[in-house]
Amino acid sequence: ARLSAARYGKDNVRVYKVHKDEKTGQQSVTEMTVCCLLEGQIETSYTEADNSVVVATDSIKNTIYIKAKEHPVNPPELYASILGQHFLDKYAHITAAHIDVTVHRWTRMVIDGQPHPHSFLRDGQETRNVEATVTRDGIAIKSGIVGLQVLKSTGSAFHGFVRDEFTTLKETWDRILSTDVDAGWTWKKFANLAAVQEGVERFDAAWEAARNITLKTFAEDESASVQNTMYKMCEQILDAVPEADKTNYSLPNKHYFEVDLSWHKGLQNTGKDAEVFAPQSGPNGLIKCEVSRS
Ligand SMILES: O=c1[nH]c(=O)c2nn[nH]c2[nH]1
Repeated sequence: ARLSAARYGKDNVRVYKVHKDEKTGQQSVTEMTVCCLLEGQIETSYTEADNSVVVATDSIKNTIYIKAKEHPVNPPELYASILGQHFLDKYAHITAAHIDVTVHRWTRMVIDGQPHPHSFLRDGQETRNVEATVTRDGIAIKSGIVGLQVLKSTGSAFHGFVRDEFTTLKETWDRILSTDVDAGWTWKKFANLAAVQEGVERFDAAWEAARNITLKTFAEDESASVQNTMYKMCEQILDAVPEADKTNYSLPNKHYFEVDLSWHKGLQNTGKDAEVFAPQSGPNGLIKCEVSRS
């Protein structure tokens, strides 16, 4: 037997950082969960119980907090790159750092029409995600949005699909569409940390654009299918983010089934009379795509 792949580190490292603006008294907060896994000449720790090559996962966890203190945690793409680069700079035998950052929402409260200086709310389980792979050959970054739960009560159709001896699904020109958005965009590889820092405002702008494109297209598209609607989102994101090589979506189709109540005093609740539905926990459709520049 031989070790064909190995990486190790600390997962589920929860980090909170507050920024206090002395002038305005306004405070801002960031909360994220970090996973940091290292690759390199670490085989002997697996094959020969040689711990001399192991940067302890506890030390990795400590480093996550230290770098969050010493450096900005926003945008997460920058923090992930700084954190990953540290391990290559510090440990010659480490050849790659895989950093995943999941940023949770703390949206500033608006109280009596005024943004509150230090109070926030968790308006959804949606997260902003970053996957960075830092090597001596450059920094590969994929950004994303995960868990953005959306629903439209009409404006979605699905018909014209294969009908054969396996088909029971009725065609529809008016259905509920609900999904949990998992969207990603992959940046052209950055040569080094300086290249990430140069034009760093691109990352927030891309996240903003991707989120707005997703919501607007979801809302306004007379959807012929999940497939076609998500493709329209991808095209627009590539147009809006010139430094992105490709974009990808993974959308569950979370079904809401009609409930036939006609057995009860002839109550009409199907087709155009459908108002009460049974939301389904599963099974769900799952539609994926990756769209690249032509
Ligand atoms: O949008 C949809 N795409 C599909 O592929 C599918 N299959 N069943 N319902 C569906 N809805």
